[in-house]
Amino acid sequence: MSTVTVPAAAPTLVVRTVTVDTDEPLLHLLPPGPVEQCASWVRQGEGLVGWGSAVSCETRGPSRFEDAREWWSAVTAGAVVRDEVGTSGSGLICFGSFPFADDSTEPARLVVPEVVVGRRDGRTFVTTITTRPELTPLETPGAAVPPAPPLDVAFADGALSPTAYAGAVAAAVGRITAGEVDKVVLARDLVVTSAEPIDPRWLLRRLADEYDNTWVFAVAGLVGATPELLVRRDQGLVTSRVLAGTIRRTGDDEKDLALAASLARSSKDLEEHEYAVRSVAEALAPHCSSINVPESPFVLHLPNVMHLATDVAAVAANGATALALAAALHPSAAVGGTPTADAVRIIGELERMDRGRYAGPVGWMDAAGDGAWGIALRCGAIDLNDPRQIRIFAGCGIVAGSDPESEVAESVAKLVPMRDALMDA
Ligand SMILES: C=C(O[C@@H]1C=C(C(=O)O)C=C[C@H]1O)C(=O)O
Repeated sequence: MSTVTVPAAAPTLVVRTVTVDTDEPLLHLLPPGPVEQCASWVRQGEGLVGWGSAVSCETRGPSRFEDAREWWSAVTAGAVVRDEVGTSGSGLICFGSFPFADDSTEPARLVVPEVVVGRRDGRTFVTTITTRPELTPLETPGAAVPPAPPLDVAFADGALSPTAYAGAVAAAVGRITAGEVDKVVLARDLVVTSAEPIDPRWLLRRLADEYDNTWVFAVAGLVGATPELLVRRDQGLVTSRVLAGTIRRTGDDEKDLALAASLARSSKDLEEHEYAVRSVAEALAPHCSSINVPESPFVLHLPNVMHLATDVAAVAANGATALALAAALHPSAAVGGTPTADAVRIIGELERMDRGRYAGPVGWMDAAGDGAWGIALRCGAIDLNDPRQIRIFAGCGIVAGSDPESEVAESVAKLVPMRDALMDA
């Protein structure tokens, strides 16, 4: 069953975007405030941050993407927008984050902030969104009070201990060998507690400092730095960055280069990667023209791991919006498996947890159908009822040749960004 929580009569939004003159890093503009009202989609200093909540929506179940579309089209239809900037991310936008599974107990959360600050090609703009009929005076946002680090941080196993996770990987390999599926992505979680409420702004700054090759995101308490772009639509142009196939970094540059070369030749990783790329190309095909899939992947270097990566490009057809494309692509083989439905069923049996919004689409969209949706990886979900707690996640693609111990080590490496971000600098 699906439930949509929208104000009975959605108020008319009055939206204004103007250029502003500030060099302050976007993430430094975010003021302190409720966890659920801190929003970010930032990469290499550009992107969008937002705070406050002009309107929001929660929806559950298999129809969550369709519900979100309906809600967004009602919100945008009734808005009065004066956009003096006219670039990607200016005007009326909303941030959003969707649970991985149809049967998750967690809702998808969409929020239109009261203030959005964006930066594109070095140009900064601010959008104010109000439900009041008169325009409020604009102030250039200034550097906010800096966040404090989490205090007395303690880590505990979530649903599966490392040993139990290794057992789940072995069980998955068994089911692959038995011919049930080709690939299944298995994840595990850690429950982290702090003595004080966790400030998402602390995590965002730490992640952005360390992982500039990623999209640093926050939506309603889900905070992380994902290297994987499910789909971006920019004036109808579609791109997707597909990752699958991973190797841990050693910290020794020379060794890492040799490892990168071996990753690009590893048949296990190339096979795993191929499943993921194919699932993306096939899901885009009905909604796009001129799909371009490079013949072989490149190696994406991150501070903790390296991935095989492929950037798929296409042109949106039939007015397919970024949200519609994300809905069509989710769950890709990078976070589900192959074939999708069987892999998702096995995930439900072996992981013993609700992924919540981990591995679901996270990002933003505008009124014209453009937007960017990443896959929520290398992230954690701050408990909105008790913000002293955060669940952090990592998963690994399992294929016939996977070794349980190596997958445990890979999951540990994938937890590093959030683990480090939770510690004092
Ligand atoms: C599932 C995760 O990562 C995914 C799995 C990968 C793999 O198994 O090689 C690589 C990148 C992501 O597509 C995660 O980080 O939690």
